[in-house]
Amino acid sequence: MAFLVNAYNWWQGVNQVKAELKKDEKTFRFGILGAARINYMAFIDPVQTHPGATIVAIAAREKKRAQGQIDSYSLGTECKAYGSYAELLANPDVDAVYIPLPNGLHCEWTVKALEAGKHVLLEKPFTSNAEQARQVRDAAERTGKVALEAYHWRFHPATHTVKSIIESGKYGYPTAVSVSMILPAGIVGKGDIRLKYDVGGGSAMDLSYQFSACTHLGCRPSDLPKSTIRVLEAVPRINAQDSKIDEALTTNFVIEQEGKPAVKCRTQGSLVPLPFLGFIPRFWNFQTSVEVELEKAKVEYQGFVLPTFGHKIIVTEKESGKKTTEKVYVDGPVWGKRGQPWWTTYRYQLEAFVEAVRAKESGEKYKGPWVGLDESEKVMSTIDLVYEKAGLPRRGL
Ligand SMILES: NC(=O)C1=CN([C@@H]2O[C@H](COP(=O)(O)OP(=O)(O)OC[C@H]3O[C@@H](n4cnc5c(N)ncnc54)[C@H](OP(=O)(O)O)[C@@H]3O)[C@@H](O)[C@H]2O)C=CC1
Ligand SMILES: O=C1OC[C@@H](O)[C@H](O)[C@H]1O
Repeated sequence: MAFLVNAYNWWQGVNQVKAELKKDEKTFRFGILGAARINYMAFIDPVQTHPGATIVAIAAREKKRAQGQIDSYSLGTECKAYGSYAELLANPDVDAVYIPLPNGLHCEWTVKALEAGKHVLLEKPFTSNAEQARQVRDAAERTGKVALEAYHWRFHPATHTVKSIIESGKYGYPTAVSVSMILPAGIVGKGDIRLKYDVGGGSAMDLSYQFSACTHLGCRPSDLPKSTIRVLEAVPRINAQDSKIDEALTTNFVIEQEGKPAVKCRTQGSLVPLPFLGFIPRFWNFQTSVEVELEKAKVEYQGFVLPTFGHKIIVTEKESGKKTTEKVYVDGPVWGKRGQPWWTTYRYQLEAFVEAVRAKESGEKYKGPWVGLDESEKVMSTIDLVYEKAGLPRRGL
């Protein structure tokens, strides 16, 4: 029910703002590489309510697919369709690109885009493996352009609230993080990029939020690069069509940091649920939740991937048993005063990206929410270790 109310509010909010919005005189001009399914929700919709951003081009391997999205989403004649990603990158009127390509192509096209002088908002997971993540980080440093992994959950005020409860020190250090991300039946069908090794598929890859949640909530950003990840167990459920694909995976690993307790992490992810009673598809089964165990309290963050559509932050103090529940849709400890209750994680993410690019171009320091390149690299190296433990090949080989 909460989901339906929140979805209705989002739809209403977007349509009202779209009707009244006057774009800035000079906007950031974005191109999109790939006519991907996620484009509307993760990028086109947020741009429609952002005064400082416009979409000026979409490229697909076939021009008609790019034109199809331009028409379906009424992006207008000023938005150009291209039949190759390289042609779009050669357009000097494009300032930045959003890359929603299959994971196996993230590194190649991000490096090309950065070298063509574009800032990049890159879909998750960052790359196929940690070595590629380092290549992207080096390219961003070399070109002086912004590259950001689109971990949209990290830009929502509810996530900032959870992180600040953990980092307040009030409840001691985190000692364990347990994450669950289960997709319902019907989301990932046969032929989906998520079930193909050659383009960087797999449950650990697609549901990489799980590893992002463990590293982000279990470790301070300044401690993360020096921390050590030790994977104790990684148990895949192998896909029947591709023996290198984990269609579901559970892991058990430890984050070790100097001078702090080790953080025991458990993840449970599934792209394709097993049918109920062996034959009833589990259409109802959608779960994204994190539980952080601190020395003196337990913090649960239910609905952490898409908090706009319903979430709960529950803190239970261990000694007294006192329980508090909170929901945070706007503002929060990182943004200060910002947002609307219907802003999606993607809208908050775009807000941050445009602000960071503006700061970079004017030589100022950006102070808002961010996912650093070192962190993206750490998550990819965790995924590499998980695949090694599971007896599966690293992606991108
Ligand atoms: N942030 C979020 O909430 C979400 C993020 N994602 C991420 O976005 C990315 C895209 O996912 P999704 O939209 O579901 O994927 P789609 O399969 O819908 O889109 C992938 C795009 O890549 C292009 N492409 C280029 N080469 C290939 C190839 N060899 N095989 C298949 N496609 C190819 C496709 O063609 P063309 O150029 O012809 O258009 C297509 O537009 C992934 O990295 C995924 O992890 C996905 C869903 C949600
Ligand atoms: O948010 C998400 O949920 C479903 C996944 O398949 C998708 O890739 C992911 O980003």
